[in-house]
Amino acid sequence: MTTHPAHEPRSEQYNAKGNAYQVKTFGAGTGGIDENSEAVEWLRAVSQGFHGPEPSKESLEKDLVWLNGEGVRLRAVYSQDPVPRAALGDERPVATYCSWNSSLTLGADIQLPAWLVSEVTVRPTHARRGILRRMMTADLTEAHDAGFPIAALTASEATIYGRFGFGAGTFNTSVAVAAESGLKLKAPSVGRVEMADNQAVAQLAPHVFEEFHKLTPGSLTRTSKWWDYVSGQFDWHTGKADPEIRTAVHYDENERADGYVSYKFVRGNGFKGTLDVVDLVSPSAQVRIALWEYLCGLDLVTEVRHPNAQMEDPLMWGMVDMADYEVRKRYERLWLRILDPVAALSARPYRSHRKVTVSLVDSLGFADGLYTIDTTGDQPVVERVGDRPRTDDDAAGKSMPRVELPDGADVAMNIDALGSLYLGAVKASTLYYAGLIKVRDLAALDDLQSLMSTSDHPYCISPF
Ligand SMILES: CC(=O)SCCNC(=O)CCNC(=O)[C@H](O)C(C)(C)COP(=O)(O)OP(=O)(O)OC[C@H]1O[C@@H](n2cnc3c(N)ncnc32)[C@H](O)[C@@H]1OP(=O)(O)O
Repeated sequence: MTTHPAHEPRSEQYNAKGNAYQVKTFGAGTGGIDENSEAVEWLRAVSQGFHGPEPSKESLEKDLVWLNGEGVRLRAVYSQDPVPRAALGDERPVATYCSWNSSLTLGADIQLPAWLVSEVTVRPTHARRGILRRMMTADLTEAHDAGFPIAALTASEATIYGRFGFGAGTFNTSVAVAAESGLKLKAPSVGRVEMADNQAVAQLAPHVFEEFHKLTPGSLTRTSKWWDYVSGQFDWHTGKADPEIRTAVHYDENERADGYVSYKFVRGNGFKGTLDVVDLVSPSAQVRIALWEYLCGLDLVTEVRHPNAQMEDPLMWGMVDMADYEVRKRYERLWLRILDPVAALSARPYRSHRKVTVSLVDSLGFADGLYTIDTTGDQPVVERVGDRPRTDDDAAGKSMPRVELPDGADVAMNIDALGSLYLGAVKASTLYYAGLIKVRDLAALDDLQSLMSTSDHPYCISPF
């Protein structure tokens, strides 16, 4: 077995609330199941933590390939206390966590290195003993020390990650579009769509996605496991191929493939049913509309549902009857954690010329301090200009200390609020009205709002 060069296996012992634990950090090697027993037990624990099935052999083998390929850093916590008869053995971690390197798109052809966190589980019998806090603090410290300006995750519950400095940074919607009589559009659609061969789409999809990723603010890179999944070659939940998935490809006027969709038909009573979109990808909103037109035009389809649609969807505005576009749910897709405000804020595009001094409160310390963002010149200049005065909450070690506006600052906020403003998912005034931003006066709020506003809503289509 060859371990990924990104990993030096590490291990430490500690006690929490009278229980003995061992924390290990390691990677998946190039070998298969027999050579990767720790990673295999880690994968089993993850599936158990999210109430998934026992992973099949094939699923474990495939997971080991992507864990190794992406250089995923695995963390596992093991109980060191005696195991009672019939309980899970001590080789099965009681907690899991992992992270890997990606990039986040901030604007057309502007990418920022991003540290992705996933597969966080703590066995309920070991919960609320600070295991998550310990793993998260160690991992974010590693990310910060390695120079990553931002970390990101997709959360199971919106209440967990604010205390670690993550703010909801992009939103998606789950939508249903009536399809009984096709999709009537106000403007003619572009190009043409053909039903496709799933295996060919598995080859094509990474290239189409790459174009989407290059141009779309909020996009993160995808791991290699996506392409088998979206083309029906392998479903990680069932551990086998999914023959119900169908695919179609969009072509421009030069026969160049510039978009694809994969979908499943869900039969109702009789022959009719609904279509569920699995993946719908193109860098062009017009091509995405053309793919919707194809789906809604399929015979026997009463409704097309997409769980990963964009917040302000051009499709709805392009429809003759926008009431046929129903938003069933709106949810936070990406949670963003700024680790280095100077690097993160220097990299993003700005549309207005302002200068604002921001006080950032960060209980983990990475981003805490006073910063100036100055876009009045040719290039944005972001500098750390000083420390933030300590408060009683800081002294008490609160994970979400109260935000105060110190002398010399125009605005003040917790670091999670900056994560929400970063890609323009929310206006600064909305967070101010929610009591999450303190301002010197309304002119300072207006400056912050102009500074952070973006031309498009961010759109991430790659949950992880
Ligand atoms: C990125 C992802 O992978 S998202 C998936 C998260 N995982 C899951 O939802 C699986 C089921 N749940 C679990 O495995 C666990 O309950 C976890 C991971 C959510 C929490 O793990 P624990 O070890 O119990 O958390 P820990 O004891 O370290 O608590 C850390 C802090 O989070 C808080 N917290 C923990 N769980 C929750 C929760 N579900 N909702 C709100 N707050 C929570 C604690 O109160 C504590 O706050 P404090 O430090 O400010 O006092």
